[in-house]
Amino acid sequence: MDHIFIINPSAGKGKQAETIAPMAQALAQRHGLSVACHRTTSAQHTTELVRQIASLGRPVRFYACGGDGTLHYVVQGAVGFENAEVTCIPAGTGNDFLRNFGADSAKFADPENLWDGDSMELDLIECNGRYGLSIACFGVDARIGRDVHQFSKYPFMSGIGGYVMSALYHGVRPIGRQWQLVVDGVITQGAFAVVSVCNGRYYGGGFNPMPMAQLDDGKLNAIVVEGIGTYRFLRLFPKYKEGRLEDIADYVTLYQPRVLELRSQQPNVTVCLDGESVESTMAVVRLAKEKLRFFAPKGANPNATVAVTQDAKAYS
Ligand SMILES: Nc1ncnc2c1ncn2[C@@H]1O[C@H](COP(=O)(O)OP(=O)(O)OP(=O)(O)O)[C@@H](O)[C@H]1O
Repeated sequence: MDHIFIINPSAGKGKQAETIAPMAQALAQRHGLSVACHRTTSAQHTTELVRQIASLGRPVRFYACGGDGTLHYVVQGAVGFENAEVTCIPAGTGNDFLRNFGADSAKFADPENLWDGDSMELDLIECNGRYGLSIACFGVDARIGRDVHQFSKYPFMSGIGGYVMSALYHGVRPIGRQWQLVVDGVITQGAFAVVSVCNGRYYGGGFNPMPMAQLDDGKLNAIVVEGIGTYRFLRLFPKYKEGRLEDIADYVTLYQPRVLELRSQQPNVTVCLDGESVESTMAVVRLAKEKLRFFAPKGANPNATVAVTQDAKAYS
């Protein structure tokens, strides 16, 4: 088994990434493992390198060292290779994906807990030809996520501060967008504030809008918030963040879609997958046929924080 550490030197503020290579070398010496570290230069480089190594066919464990974006690009390269497994060592700003593991998320920081950890198969979102592990979102939340780095790049600004500034910036602008929403063939035309499709439960620095979403149940959970004004948005925002769906029921519709599509006349759909954004006129989201082979500290559960707050009647 090869152990390949993919290090994104630009994740977080770059400081944690510096500690990865010494940890990996120590791991190799302690256990006599085949270990290599690669500092990648771009997202594309990350995906291509992972794909190249996986295609050698040797059993390999990839350690995505960075934030959710780094994990996202490692996943793009590893999906489809039976010999490849993926994990994440947190060195990013939010590292929302690891929150799914609850208290065990802290164990991911030390590769000593990972190299012989448990394997598991996780569901994946497929969206416009990309794979997502956690959440695909398209509304004001996507625009907030897209612009976080504009605010958090300043040395005096924390990662969370960047999210708050971006939320305030977008909260005072028109929130609803005119789209056509198609859920399993049923068309709705209107203004939408948020359309989020969840496989996992966390994004945006701790937002947990669908606390019942499970990473390995073969289902996607979607939440659609109608176009609302600034005042209502600011009032609902904390409830949406905490997944208090009963408190925002008048403004949201829940689905468990096989296929969800958004269409627009203009390129005003921000397609944000695991925090990585592109602008488009449309989005097509479904559960991917492929699964992700993930590995985690022994005993860690990707559904550790699932809360069953809704019954099936909540879904359209
Ligand atoms: N070598 C690289 N590998 C992967 N991504 C890279 C690389 N270099 C630059 N990037 C870009 O770096 C950005 C930030 O990376 P990442 O998302 O991992 O860290 P973060 O934003 O600090 O953490 P989080 O997303 O968990 O808040 C990504 O959006 C990605 O496009």
